[in-house]
Amino acid sequence: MSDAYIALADGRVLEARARAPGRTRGELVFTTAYTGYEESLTDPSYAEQILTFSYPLIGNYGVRSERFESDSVRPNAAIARELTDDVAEWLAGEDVPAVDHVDTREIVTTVREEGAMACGIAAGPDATPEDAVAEMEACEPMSDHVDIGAQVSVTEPTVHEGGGDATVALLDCGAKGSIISSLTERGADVHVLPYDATPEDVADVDPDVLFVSNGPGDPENFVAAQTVVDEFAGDLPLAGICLGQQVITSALGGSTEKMAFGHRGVNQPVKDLRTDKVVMTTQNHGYTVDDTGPLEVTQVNVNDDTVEGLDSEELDVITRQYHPEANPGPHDSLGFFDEVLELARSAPSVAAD
Ligand SMILES: NC(=O)CC[C@H](N)C(=O)O
Repeated sequence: MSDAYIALADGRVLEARARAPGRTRGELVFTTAYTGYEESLTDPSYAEQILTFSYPLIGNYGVRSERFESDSVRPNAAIARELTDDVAEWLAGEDVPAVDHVDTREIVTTVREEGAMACGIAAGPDATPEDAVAEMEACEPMSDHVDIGAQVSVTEPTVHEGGGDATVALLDCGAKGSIISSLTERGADVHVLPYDATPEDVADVDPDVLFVSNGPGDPENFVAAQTVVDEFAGDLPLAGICLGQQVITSALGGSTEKMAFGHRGVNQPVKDLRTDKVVMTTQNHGYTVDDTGPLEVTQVNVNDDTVEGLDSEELDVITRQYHPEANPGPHDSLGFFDEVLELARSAPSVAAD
């Protein structure tokens, strides 16, 4: 007898083993990363999703809070072929349902063929298949989570000092901790502002660059962040990672669209169109830039040609769809933060202030 069930929107109900009990729902996605489960499970961009690990054994090097990207577990549930006791106890302690002993290859192939989909989980001694189906049926599309930023953002401005070489206003739409530390380690002071900060809040910081973070859900729902970008475009350098790239593009007149199943993993090849070099990157996104507006494409994904990097010399904009801060994943793109801070320190718009 199983004590956990996974209901998929295509009608299937999979049997599994409960590792952390509970009932929940979310958009079913998968990551192909083979390490970095602590970072992924604390990445705020996974809010309202159920994260399936395609790598079969998750938890084999323990759980250390030094590797967390935020202060709590962010996906609504986790699925793996085998979860160690360490991870199961961590997730149970955080009230995040987790299940294993399920054919994750079947889940990954289903999501690849049919796209990210609604999913319900029921795990624990009394769980029934009907419970999982009821959860799945109550699952809202990602774009209906219109205020998802409120789940993941700071509520008050906070400052991380890095030496004061540059001042960054970081719009926190669900920022990973290592984006902040990548900036402070390079000498910048980072003023983290709530996702719904106003242009006045940003002006109060008197920043050298406006940086829009990663974050969960549909970028078109981050209306306040788009307003702020629109207000400062041309006056202040703009930088963004992942959701940040999407928000900046939309605010400047471009657009985004939902992908079938997105990119989540640590070995996504990205080609820089100016140098012809390919680097391996960390990714976690389900939306992509469709129309780039006034921005120029500088980098593309080698697998599917989607936009990975944008810039505008005229507007002093530089963005990435992938995660240069890594955590988890390859460190090949950390130079992005040097480029951002160089732009912040040298932008004529700032020098003219
Ligand atoms: N990591 C992110 O910032 C993700 C951005 C956006 N929520 C997406 O899924 O595309």
